[in-house]
Amino acid sequence: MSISSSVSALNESFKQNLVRNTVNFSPSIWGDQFLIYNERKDIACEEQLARELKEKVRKELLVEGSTGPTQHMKLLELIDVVQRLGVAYHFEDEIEECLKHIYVTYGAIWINKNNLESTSLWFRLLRQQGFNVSSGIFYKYKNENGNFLESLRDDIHGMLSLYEATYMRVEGEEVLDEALEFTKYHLGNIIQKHICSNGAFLETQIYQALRQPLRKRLPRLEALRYIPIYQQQDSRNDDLLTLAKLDFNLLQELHRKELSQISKWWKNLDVMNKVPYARDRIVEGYFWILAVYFEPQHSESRIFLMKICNLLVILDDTYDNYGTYEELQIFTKAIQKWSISCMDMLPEYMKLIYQEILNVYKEAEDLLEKKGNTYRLCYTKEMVKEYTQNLLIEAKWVNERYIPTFEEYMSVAIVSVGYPLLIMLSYVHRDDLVTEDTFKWLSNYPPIVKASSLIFRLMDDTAMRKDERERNHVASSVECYMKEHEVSKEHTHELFSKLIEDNWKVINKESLRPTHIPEPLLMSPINFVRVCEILYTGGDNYTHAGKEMIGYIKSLLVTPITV
Ligand SMILES: CC(C)=CCC/C(C)=C/COP(=O)(O)OP(=O)(O)O
Repeated sequence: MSISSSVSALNESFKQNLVRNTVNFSPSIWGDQFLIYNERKDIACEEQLARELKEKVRKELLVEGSTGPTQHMKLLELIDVVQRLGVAYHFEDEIEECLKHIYVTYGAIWINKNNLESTSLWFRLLRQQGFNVSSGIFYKYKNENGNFLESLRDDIHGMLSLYEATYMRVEGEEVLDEALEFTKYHLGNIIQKHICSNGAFLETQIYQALRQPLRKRLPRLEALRYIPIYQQQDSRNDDLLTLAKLDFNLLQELHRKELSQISKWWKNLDVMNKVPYARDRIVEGYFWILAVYFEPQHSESRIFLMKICNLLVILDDTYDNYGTYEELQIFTKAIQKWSISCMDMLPEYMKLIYQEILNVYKEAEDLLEKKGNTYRLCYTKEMVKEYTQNLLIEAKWVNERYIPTFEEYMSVAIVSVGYPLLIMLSYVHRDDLVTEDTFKWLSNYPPIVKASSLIFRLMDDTAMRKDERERNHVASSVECYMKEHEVSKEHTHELFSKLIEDNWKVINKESLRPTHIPEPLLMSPINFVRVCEILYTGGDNYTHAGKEMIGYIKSLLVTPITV
């Protein structure tokens, strides 16, 4: 049958209301509250004060004049606080200078190695920055039998600092694997038995760290968590604290403005009337993108990414849910051709999606043309093509009721999960450090991209939604693994948790210098993984935001911090 005759047959069956695999997603819980943004009038004074405070803090982060281990230790502590308070992005050059200086001065061995807290902090901060300091230093804390010293149990701050440091480990660093087990066990004991001399305050810190280590936390949420903690510390730097609060509120204003812009675009598309089967999750989606980068200079990138990602969600719901296999074949073909002339091939309801993908790309092309960067769109178009081809393979499996092996499923599912594409899209409008090599590198699915995608896929599948279980959905990684190996769900979940940790080790290794692309660019895949911890722990918080997720969104986008 020719394409045009198959299309008219499809349109006919569409009119006759063909029986489809449809799920009615609940409407957005946010209504229209982010549609209108009213700019605050008093913002200029706050911006001015923030600028002044920034300069004061900058002076404290200068490495010149800071000689000797004591002062270097103070610098490390300050960097830690600046990062936790969410303002490190203002001082990237100073932080790089300080850490490079400390790395060069002490090489692989930290001078203050008798102090577990400071050694662990040194290790974590340098590794985070990509400096490959050796974990061998931690053998010092073991006895002749190879066990961690019992005396460490009394050093709660040291154990907490070591616990956080272990999450920077790479494959083969057994001393850190063991240190993680040791600290997890003893810190867990401390909160269970309430044996903490500093009482509830430190217990809360331990509890939060055990729930989620710093390496996996989102910088914005960490700032929210840490600002009130820092406020209670006698040794706090008030300039830094005020800067953190002002900066948080100023960013919140910018983010609200962007969300309003995006909400208007979404409303104008009239998606909910034209493709009512799709999820209306603009606010949750914006939270997702904000996790990738929140800084003001990435505003254009956020808007572009938001538009594309929401179209990808419609695609996901079309391939996973609403579209018939025949319609999906036609749509996939149209995407491979990437031309407005394909509109006639498509069933009516798919036209909006196709047209808007072309529109968003055209809009991006106009912006990139001025900078000579349109090559970036060629790479991402190829990725969109691969993405839809892989979605189609899954649709075929559903159609044929085929359950692949775990390996076969994963080879398709780490593409269909969308992260290789989303990660690449996150660089399209960046002006800093991105070159054509970045795109060439990304198009080969490098290990850090594969690891991020695999973690997302496993977490997403483990949190499989009720609607996905009930309808005819592609077998998930959990189901494929259970069937192939004849094992229980619990066993599979346990194995996946280990696989997720192993892939974090890959991410850590790929972040050590020398890196394939400039080190700061790697924050994009890292943050894409971090946000999965929020979105896919204890359910699918993107589709059905739970209480905690709603709280995060309100704190980031609705309620300012009291300065
Ligand atoms: C920033 C945004 C909005 C990204 C959206 C990414 C995406 C396509 C998610 C689909 O989730 P899913 O859990 O339905 O995926 P799948 O159907 O593959 O399991």
